[in-house]
Amino acid sequence: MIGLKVPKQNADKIRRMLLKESTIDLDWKIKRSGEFVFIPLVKIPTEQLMDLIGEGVCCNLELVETEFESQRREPKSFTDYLKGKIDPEKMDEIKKSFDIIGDVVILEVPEDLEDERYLIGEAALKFTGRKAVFRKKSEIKGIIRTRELEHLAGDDSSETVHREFGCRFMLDMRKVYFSPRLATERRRIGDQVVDGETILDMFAGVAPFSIAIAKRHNVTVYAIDINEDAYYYMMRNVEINKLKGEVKPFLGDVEKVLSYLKVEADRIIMNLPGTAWQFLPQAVKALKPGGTLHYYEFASDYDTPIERIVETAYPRKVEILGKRKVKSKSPGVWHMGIDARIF
Ligand SMILES: C[S@@+](CC[C@H](N)C(=O)[O-])C[C@H]1O[C@@H](n2cnc3c(N)ncnc32)[C@H](O)[C@@H]1O
Repeated sequence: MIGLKVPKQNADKIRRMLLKESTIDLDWKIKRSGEFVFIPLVKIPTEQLMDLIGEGVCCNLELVETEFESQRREPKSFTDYLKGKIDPEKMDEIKKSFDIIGDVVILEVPEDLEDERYLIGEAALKFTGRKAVFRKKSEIKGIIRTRELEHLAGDDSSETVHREFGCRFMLDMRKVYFSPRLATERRRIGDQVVDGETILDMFAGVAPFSIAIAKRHNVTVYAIDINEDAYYYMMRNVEINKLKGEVKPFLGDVEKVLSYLKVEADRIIMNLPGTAWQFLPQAVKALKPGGTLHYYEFASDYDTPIERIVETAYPRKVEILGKRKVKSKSPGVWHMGIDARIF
């Protein structure tokens, strides 16, 4: 590349003059060799500039073709990729947290950055090195708990394989519910399981709880979901994971499936936090005496979900084994998790 060869003693002064005229290529390092310094250039200095340097500093200048060492700085953060492309005042509004599900990135774009959404998508694609970037276009809604996604960058495919603690979950984020933020919760439930249990995963989705448990324990899990796509991926996930136990997928409304399945479970998982309470009578019925219920509800306190369990189980006795805020839903409202033993 083109550089300016200048005597060592004048190099600093010349560098400053070139810098002022935006003539130095800052991606490359200035190099020294003997009595000379070589300055990398983005363009040939104008005759006026050369004259100015020649008259004011020194006339011993030479344009040369030479190699320089790169000093290109890789962007360190997501917003670094957007510097110079987005109004600096808006930079703070960009949400820097996003979900990565396998090869798919899902992020939020604030309303007043609407016009910059594709730039943000491209930046997220480069920053994460994933294959596709989507933006949340709606809340999670409906019976099957999915959200609308808008494609921003990379491949327009939302099917992927997500890896979590040695498990692989194949899924399509447009067609099924899945949250990588529940990984710790799945681990926590798995820690409580012992070999030989019969488990009912009432709202199984693509079966991440079921698979995570059967991967580690010799158990039988009945996994039910009403969403046909979730059922399809549930079956694929049973195929692609090497399991110690067995996961049996069922398609349909949990109440209907349980009416013919007649499970007697040691443990039941109810991860449908908006409406799981409606299915508590079926869960209590299917749970063996002394069995454990993992119940989830959107709530702002622990009392509401605990009271529901106690009232539904009555006259059976309930022991609360654990309660926790699994993740935030909205200000003051949490995706609560309650572990209850029902005698
Ligand atoms: C919040 S998602 C949880 C999925 C999965 N357990 C997970 O953690 O990824 C709730 C799931 O319940 C399913 N669902 C909703 N109503 C149902 C019903 N009446 N019977 C069976 N499944 C149902 C939805 O299709 C959805 O996949």
